[in-house]
This record gives sequence, C-alpha cells and structure tokens, in this order.
Amino acid sequence: MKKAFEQFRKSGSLFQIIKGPQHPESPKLFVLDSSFNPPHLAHFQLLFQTVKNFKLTDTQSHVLLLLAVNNADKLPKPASFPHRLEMMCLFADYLQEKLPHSVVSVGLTVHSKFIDKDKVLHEQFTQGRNTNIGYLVGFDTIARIFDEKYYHPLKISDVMKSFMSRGQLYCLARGDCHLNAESQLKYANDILEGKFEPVIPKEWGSRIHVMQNDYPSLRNVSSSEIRNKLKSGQVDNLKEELPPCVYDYVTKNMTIFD
Ligand SMILES: Nc1ncnc2c1ncn2[C@@H]1O[C@H](COP(=O)(O)OP(=O)(O)OP(=O)(O)O)[C@@H](O)[C@H]1O
Ligand SMILES: NC(=O)c1ccc[n+]([C@@H]2O[C@H](COP(=O)(O)O)[C@@H](O)[C@H]2O)c1
Repeated sequence: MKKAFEQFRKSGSLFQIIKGPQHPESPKLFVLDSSFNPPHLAHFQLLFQTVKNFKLTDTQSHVLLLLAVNNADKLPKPASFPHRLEMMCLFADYLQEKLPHSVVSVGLTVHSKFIDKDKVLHEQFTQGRNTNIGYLVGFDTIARIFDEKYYHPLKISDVMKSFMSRGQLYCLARGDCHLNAESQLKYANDILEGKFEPVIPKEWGSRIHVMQNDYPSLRNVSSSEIRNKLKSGQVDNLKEELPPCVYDYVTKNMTIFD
C-alpha cells in the first residue's frame, strides 16, 4: 500500500481507484468519505442502512470508500496513509461480503471539501452515463458541510449550488453530537421549511436524508474513542465496535496509533 500511496502522491492526479473496478457501470454511487483511522461498525451501519434504504431497485450499486490525503481540519496522524489504505481494503472485503449486490471500491483524492470531491467524481463516473452520486455522512459532518467558514468569502447558496442540485446526502444521526436525536432527525424538514434561509436554500432539504442508527450501541462509536481504547489496552471492548478483520489488524499493529 505504501507504493500505491506514493504513486498517487507523485502522479498529480486528483482521484484514483486503488482497489476494485476502475469503471463500474452502476447508476448509483454511494461515497463514504472518511479518515478511516480506523474504519468501524458505525461506518458500516451508515453504509448498510443507506444502501438498504436508497439503492435503486434491480440495479447494482457502487460503494466507494474515499480517503482524502488532505483533510479539511485534521493532520495526517496517528495512523499513516498506507496503514489506513490497508484497513480500508480489509473493510472493503468485509462490506463486499455483506452487500453482495453492490460493487465496492477504494479510492484516494487530494480534495478535502465535498464540493471539490464531487466535481472530480462526476468527471470520473457520470460522463455519458446517468449516475447519481450520494454522499454518506454522520450528522457532525453535515453541520460542517454547511459551515460558512469553509467557503469564506463566498456564499454557501452560490458555492454549493451545483453540488446540492445533483447529489444526495445520506446522514446517520450520532449520539455524541451538539443536537439531540430528535433535532437531527427533523433537520431536513427544518431546511424544507426555510428555517436556515438565506444561508441554506429550503429546496435543498429534499436532498438530505437523516436516519436513526438501528443499533443504539453504535451511536456513540468513533475512531478517536477506539484509538483511546487501544492506547489504554481496553481491546476486548473493541470487538463490538470493529469488523473482525479490522479488529485483528489493529490489535496486531497497535503501534500505528502511537
Ligand atoms: N457513530 C457514528 N454515527 C454516525 N456517523 C458516524 C459515526 N462515526 C462516524 N460517522 C461518520 O462517518 C464519516 C466518516 O467518519 P470519520 O472518519 O470522521 O470518523 P469518526 O469516527 O468521527 O473519526 P474521529 O473520531 O477520528 O473524528 C463522518 O461523516 C462521520 O460523521
Ligand atoms: N466543508 C466540507 O466539505 C468539509 C468539512 C469538514 C470535513 N470535510 C471532509 O470530510 C471528511 C471526514 O472528515 P473528518 O475525518 O474530519 O470527520 C474529510 O475528507 C474532510 O476533509 C469536508
């Protein structure tokens, strides 16, 4: 994975598939953009519930696990990018088994903001086809996508116009969030009712789909909490929070999070 990562870095490309088919013909692309530091079962649940509820009938979906080598806020640590790619590939195999009617791939991008990732993915996957792209996020990330500080001095209603007019945002409510579950679940409706006008145009509410996590025990799971448990040696508790393949990887390679 170190080689694949270095090649991407040197290539000057904006996006590259590292694992899986280069040009899947699916009409629906689901993108999980994450730091994968490490990937965990709340990420799995976000993917599983979205594909189950929003896939197009009788067609194969394409699930893309996307790692940005430049994060909007976080430094590239503690796990190095090659280690994260290893964990993403294990997670992709696990997903492929659980979602047999989807094709799963792993990709890298240089872009940190969703509006920029979206431009690149449209060029890559929708040319001459009618592919619909949906982005899978937790509620904290929705709040960050609509935070004006990332676009200053431009207005959100202008800068996000094409992103919000063609894509969908599939969102899983989180326990460890600034809003309670009830407020998270009515967020799309609040937008539709114009509560955040003029910053967020009300018609965008129809493109946002907020779900409750079917498993209450996963609502507070996060990569940082998992890293903390690893550091303090609470590894047994992690079996309920990580796919078995990722659990094996992190417990055999504990130093990657130092
Ligand atoms: N428990 C969860 N419930 C719902 N969404 C989640 C959960 N954990 C992560 N996500 C979402 O998955 C996406 C990618 O996650 P990210 O890599 O930021 O994971 P994280 O667990 O929040 O990481 P960290 O703790 O390092 O910040 C984000 O949009 C995030 O909101
Ligand atoms: N405004 C935006 O588009 C925006 C804001 C915050 C995070 N992100 C991206 O979301 C992804 C997940 O971020 P975190 O790992 O920080 O939760 C990263 O690729 C990050 O760069 C995008």
